[in-house]
Amino acid sequence: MEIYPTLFPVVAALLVDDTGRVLVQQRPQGTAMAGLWEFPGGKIEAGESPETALVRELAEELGITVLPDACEPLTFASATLGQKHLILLLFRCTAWQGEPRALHATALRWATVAELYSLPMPPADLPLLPIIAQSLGQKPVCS
Ligand SMILES: Nc1nc2c([nH]c(=O)n2[C@@H]2O[C@H](COP(=O)(O)OP(=O)(O)OP(=O)(O)O)[C@@H](O)[C@H]2O)c(=O)[nH]1
Repeated sequence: MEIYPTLFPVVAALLVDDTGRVLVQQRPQGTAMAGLWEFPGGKIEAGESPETALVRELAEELGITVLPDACEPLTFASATLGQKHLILLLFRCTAWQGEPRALHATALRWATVAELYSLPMPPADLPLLPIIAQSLGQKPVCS
């Protein structure tokens, strides 16, 4: 009998600034994948919609307020993560209130898509980069 992995739903935000750079944060020591750069977000808790989870995570992690209306689904990643199977829902957020602060992460960084390719990121994020580049009208980086 085939055993199917438990799905692990996570939301993340692509926050884009006026110059087309996107915000990434560095995972803190003591967490899985410490030191890697990721898009702000986190687990969808029981009883939450993806949009509700996104608003909560961005408030907790960055201290900013986004309205669900200012965030639209962009793409998703699907990848094995230990014993589970990660479903990472990436939303593009076009407006928010407040200046992002690293409330959970070790550091924040605004990066061009070309710079993202040179940052260590979780494996699940790598297939997202060409899609992000395309959505921002930037050229994907050939490896
Ligand atoms: N936020 C975020 N998580 C990602 C990305 N890519 C990726 O593989 N993940 C994985 O998705 C999972 C998110 O879970 P988490 O534990 O960080 O979420 P959380 O903020 O709810 O954590 P918490 O339990 O400390 O509250 C982690 O295993 C993380 O490595 C990404 O770009 N952004």
